[in-house]
Amino acid sequence: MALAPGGASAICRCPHDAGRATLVSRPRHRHRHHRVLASTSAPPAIEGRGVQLSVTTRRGRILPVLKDCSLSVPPGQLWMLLGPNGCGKSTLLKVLAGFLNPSAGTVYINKPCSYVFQNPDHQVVMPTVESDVAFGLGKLNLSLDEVRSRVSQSLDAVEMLSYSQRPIQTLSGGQKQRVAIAGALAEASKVLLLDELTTFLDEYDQMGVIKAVRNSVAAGREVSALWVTHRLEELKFADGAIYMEDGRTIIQGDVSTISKYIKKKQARYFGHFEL
Ligand SMILES: Nc1ncnc2c1ncn2[C@@H]1O[C@H](COP(=O)(O)OP(=O)(O)OP(=O)(O)O)[C@@H](O)[C@H]1O
Repeated sequence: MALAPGGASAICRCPHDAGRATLVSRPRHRHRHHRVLASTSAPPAIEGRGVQLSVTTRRGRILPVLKDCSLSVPPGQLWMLLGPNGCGKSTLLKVLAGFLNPSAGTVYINKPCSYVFQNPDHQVVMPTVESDVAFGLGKLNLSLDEVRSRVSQSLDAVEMLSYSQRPIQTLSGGQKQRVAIAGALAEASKVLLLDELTTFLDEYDQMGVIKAVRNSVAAGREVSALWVTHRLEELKFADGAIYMEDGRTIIQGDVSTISKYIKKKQARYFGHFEL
């Protein structure tokens, strides 16, 4: 097979230093309505405490985007991050990835960590499936056998092994997302930060990507994932969830608790429109 590992990753590697703890600044007090329901004895794979972030608009106004965000994702689990449009989900994911510096709060994340973008065309760079997955391995100084083994195991995990020789441009959006996830797995990523992966996908591709992420987080792989989504129906595939509103994490916990919480809110909201 023609594998050509390159010098950089096709998916985006989080820029934090290696190691699991990155102290950004002192934690601030928690929002009084925030409830952390998850409990586990293992140290979290992803953790944020009192995270705040403001941006300066083009008119020079300081706009608080993240006002108080705290979350904790246990290792080896898939968690979802939900909330209304513009509440700050993608911004929080970028802070966790280290792409944006918070103005206050602490962020901890297991390394290596990879960020997979919403648009599948923004993250596949090589001409064939297998060369794309191998691309990020160039910097790791691996033997060709090791590269082959990592590429085939990662493609197998996302059920794309039979597509190894396929030209990238012949893949669907969901298949490209799965190739990007395989790239992250090949690099032995411990954390996947996934930004609205299924927004542009039909139901068939959506299920393929969900399955690929679930397989990636399967027992023994030691991979954790945080997935930003709008789709409430995806919640049932998660191990836990976090709900945000207006720059704040409001509640986090098991899927049924969060699902009930969101549905209750929706019922109250739509109740206002009943004639
Ligand atoms: N650099 C910036 N300048 C001005 N406003 C910003 C900037 N970055 C984020 N915002 C604003 O902050 C808010 C949160 O944005 P973000 O994209 O994180 O929300 P989101 O919950 O992911 O939204 P969506 O669900 O629509 O994708 C939005 O109102 C957005 O317009």
